[in-house]
Amino acid sequence: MQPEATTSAGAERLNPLGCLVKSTTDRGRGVYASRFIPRNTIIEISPVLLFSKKEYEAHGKYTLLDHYTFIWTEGRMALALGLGSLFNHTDPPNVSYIRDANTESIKYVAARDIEAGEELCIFYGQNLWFSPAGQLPSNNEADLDDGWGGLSAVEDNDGSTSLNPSTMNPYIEGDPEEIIPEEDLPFVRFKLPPEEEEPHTIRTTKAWVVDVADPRLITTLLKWIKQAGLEGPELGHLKRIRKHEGTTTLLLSMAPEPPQLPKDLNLPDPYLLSVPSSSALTLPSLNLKSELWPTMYTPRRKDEPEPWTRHKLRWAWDAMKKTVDTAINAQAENDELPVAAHIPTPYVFPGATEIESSALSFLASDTRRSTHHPLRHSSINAIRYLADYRASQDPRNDRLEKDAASSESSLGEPQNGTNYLLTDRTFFVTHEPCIMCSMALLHSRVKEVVYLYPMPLTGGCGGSACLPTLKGVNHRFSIMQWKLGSDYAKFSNKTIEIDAKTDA
Ligand SMILES: C[S@@+](CC[C@H](N)C(=O)[O-])C[C@H]1O[C@@H](n2cnc3c(N)ncnc32)[C@H](O)[C@@H]1O
Repeated sequence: MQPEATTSAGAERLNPLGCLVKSTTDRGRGVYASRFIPRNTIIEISPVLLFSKKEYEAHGKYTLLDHYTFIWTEGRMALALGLGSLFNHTDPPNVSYIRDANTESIKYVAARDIEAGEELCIFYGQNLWFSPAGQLPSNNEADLDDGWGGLSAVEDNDGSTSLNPSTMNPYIEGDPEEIIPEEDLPFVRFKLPPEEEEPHTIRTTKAWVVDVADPRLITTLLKWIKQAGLEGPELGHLKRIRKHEGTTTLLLSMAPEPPQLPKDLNLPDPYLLSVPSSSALTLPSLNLKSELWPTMYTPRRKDEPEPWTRHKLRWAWDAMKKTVDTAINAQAENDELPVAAHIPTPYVFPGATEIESSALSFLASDTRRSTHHPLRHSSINAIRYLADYRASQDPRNDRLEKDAASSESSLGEPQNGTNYLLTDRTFFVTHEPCIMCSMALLHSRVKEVVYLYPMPLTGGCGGSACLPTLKGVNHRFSIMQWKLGSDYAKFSNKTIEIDAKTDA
């Protein structure tokens, strides 16, 4: 039993996780949890100060720093800044640490669930230079230095060792650029049916056309169409001329009234005809639509499944883990439903240096209970956070206020497309989004949705309905379900399943 620790004055909540530094009677200062910390939570990322071997041998080892430095790479010694140097030793520890040579930092991660008030301790190794308080000193001759200055509890950034292999990112090890075969992916991709249109679903509209018996008049008529301003974009998905059973017909306009044709050409009266109201996305649709009127063919990019590298899976796993942890925390700390959504910073290839500065990540839990608001689902909350952030960054908001004050707006309407919130973004969510949330995702033009728990009774991504496959919707997104129960789905030892009838 360790003696009671006292909090240093002004040392409260020293990092974003609210860790405290307290003084103990037998081991100096230590780091303490001020609240429950679930396993695998990142507690602290400490940058390190590096000393060359020469510098350490000549000076460092004769100073107080010797209690704090540890072996880094290439014979250098490292001093962790931030809280990193204040974790005391224990065996077994409740905190593991991961050195990252690339960022010259060390990441401290909860090795198990940690209760509020517990001291956060790491494992220094077997060869201690002090008698550990509260534990018997090790007399075991076989307990040798591990050759790393006793850093055997460290996980290097290549993931070679880990205190907690079962819940660590399983994509850390191995060639980051290797493309993972479809059957080995940690999720199942939903195959959306091709966007073909059946005869009864083709939407049509009425357009004025005229039969032209003398094909030599066509050129004159095309010029006249231009001069008469009948080249509007509403007909851009259709061809102008149809040759059908020996008759040439010209498309004129969609105006309510028939156009006044040049009298000298002696043409018959125009008449209304049903024509497709949009271009054809697939070849079968093209054939069907062209039976009504020759239609433009605008195939979408072929829906080939995107290859996933190990590096990208590493990103996705971390993103899903963060989502799960948020759901667990929301329940543990605020008694919310354990549902969370996450819009991570978009994936970047290894070696890519620039991340779009506007592409921040957004994380939200369900807040229906605390706000007594039935629509505060986690997906809606996450989209709203992003939207609020966008709005706060948009200079037009300031200008609009000023313009409103001067009652003379110089601003036009926002360009079409500029308000899509999730273009090219991957959306992670613990539970399959309900129909309302799926529609919000669709309206936001999300690229793909990845969820962990299917909601067969309420889900809008394949559960009770599949929103992106509905007729008439103007955007499709990919859907992936993480393979529950697989080795790749061990994000936590806590379960976050919710009632199947609940909307997520
Ligand atoms: C990296 S520092 C940890 C922070 C230190 N307690 C302080 O107040 O600055 C390492 C030193 O803490 C003390 N220490 C760490 N763990 C200990 C333990 N289990 N028992 C006794 N002393 C410990 C030892 O003096 C050790 O040299």
